[in-house]
Amino acid sequence: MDITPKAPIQTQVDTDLARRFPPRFLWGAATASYQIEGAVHEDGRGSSIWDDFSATPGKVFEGHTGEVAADHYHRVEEDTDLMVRLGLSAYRFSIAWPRIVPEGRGAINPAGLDFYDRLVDTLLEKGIQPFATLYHWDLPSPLERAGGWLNRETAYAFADYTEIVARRLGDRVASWITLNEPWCSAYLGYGIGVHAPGRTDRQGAIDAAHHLLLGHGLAVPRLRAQVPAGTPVGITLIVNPVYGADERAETARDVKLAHAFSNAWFLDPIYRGSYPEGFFEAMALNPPPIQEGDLEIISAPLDFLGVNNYSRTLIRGAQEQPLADSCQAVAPIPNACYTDMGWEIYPHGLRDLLVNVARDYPVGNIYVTENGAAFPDTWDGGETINDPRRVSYLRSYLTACAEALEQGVPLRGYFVWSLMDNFEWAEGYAKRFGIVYVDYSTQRRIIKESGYWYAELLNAFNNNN
Ligand SMILES: N#[N+]C[C@@H]1[C@@H](O)[C@H](O)[C@@H](O)[C@@H]2O[C@H]12
Repeated sequence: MDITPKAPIQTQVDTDLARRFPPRFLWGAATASYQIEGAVHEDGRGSSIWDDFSATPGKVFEGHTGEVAADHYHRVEEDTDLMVRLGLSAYRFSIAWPRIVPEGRGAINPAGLDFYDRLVDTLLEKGIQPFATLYHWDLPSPLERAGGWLNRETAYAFADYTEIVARRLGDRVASWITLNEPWCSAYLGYGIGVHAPGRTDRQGAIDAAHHLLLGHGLAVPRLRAQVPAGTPVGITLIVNPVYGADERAETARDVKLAHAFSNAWFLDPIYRGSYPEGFFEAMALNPPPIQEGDLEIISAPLDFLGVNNYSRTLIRGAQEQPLADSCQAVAPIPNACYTDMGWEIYPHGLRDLLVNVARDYPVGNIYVTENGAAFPDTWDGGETINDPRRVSYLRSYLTACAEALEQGVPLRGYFVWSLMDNFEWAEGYAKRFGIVYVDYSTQRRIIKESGYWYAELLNAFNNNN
């Protein structure tokens, strides 16, 4: 496929932007197993909570499921060729636990390991560093039937699964991420039920979060025991910078609480070995069932923090509802721009959060492991899809990354979300985040203008280094 763009996309601003990133900065794209693979009944894969959730009427937009998704399971060669054409130096993917241990515990499925073996080898053959996420929300269904992340035992099952994967792939995976956005797994999945497994118990979210964190902490040493010394191990958190909309005292109070709810709830136990002071009381909930030694396990030293960021939270004081519900509900902001997800485009938020997290927590290195935007892309059968708003979004957020670097943030890489359009959880296929368009009726991939733009930026970066 000819990658040459049909019209000049880059500007001098972009050439200058590329120069602001240091040598050896990693440029990638990210995906997740349930969102792109499909083949949910093939080669011994077991069921996951997202198979169950998407099969439940009313849970996912128009009943969409990940049954086929972007059919990546059958298109590794084609999709890794696409990554080469885009000039990626790294690719972040997730491993489907139900492919590896279909029951969640016990018998291993060799065909599942074989698939990721082939994927990792293909990436390496094509000069792309594999970044593997061990858990991106597709919990094996049998574990959920036993309580899922409400059950402490699931944390131990996750550590066992981690060892199985690391033993097979550990010699070739460049970096490991234990969990993706445990905040979403806990709060969206167990607290308000808009994600799998669809439970609606805010105390359950607190308890599930603790067991997710425990699973992370138990997995770290199991991983390190199976991989070459020095292989970076980290976790990916959604980090949402919180701002006050006015100077009122109640606004300042709620900004603090919203930061605890959105960010410190996970950052503090991982990097400080304790939950934020007063957090559970502010949520009008009980602490989780913490056992002796848990927080030492959870705060196992890491080599990097993966930051996912898309927008910000703006707090207007005196939240009437319990904190957790109102933090997401902020009135529209005059003159703001929004993505198709209804999220405000606020690139300064990424700069600010990178500076603040690097200042406030001993994170070592940082990667932006997800950043991107959904827009209502349409394809007219032509050679590309014009998505100038996504180009503008990426340019502005990458400028924010450059500003953070210039303030000394140890940012080592950036992964655009996403490589290709995919199953956007409860929104199904209605939301397109890819820099590559997927025509789901044919599974044809069409590079969008933003894909060409990203490729040219990476090319300019490579020409400078
Ligand atoms: N929504 N949205 C887009 C994106 C989602 O598709 C990813 O799976 C998550 O890690 C994170 O929420 C961000």
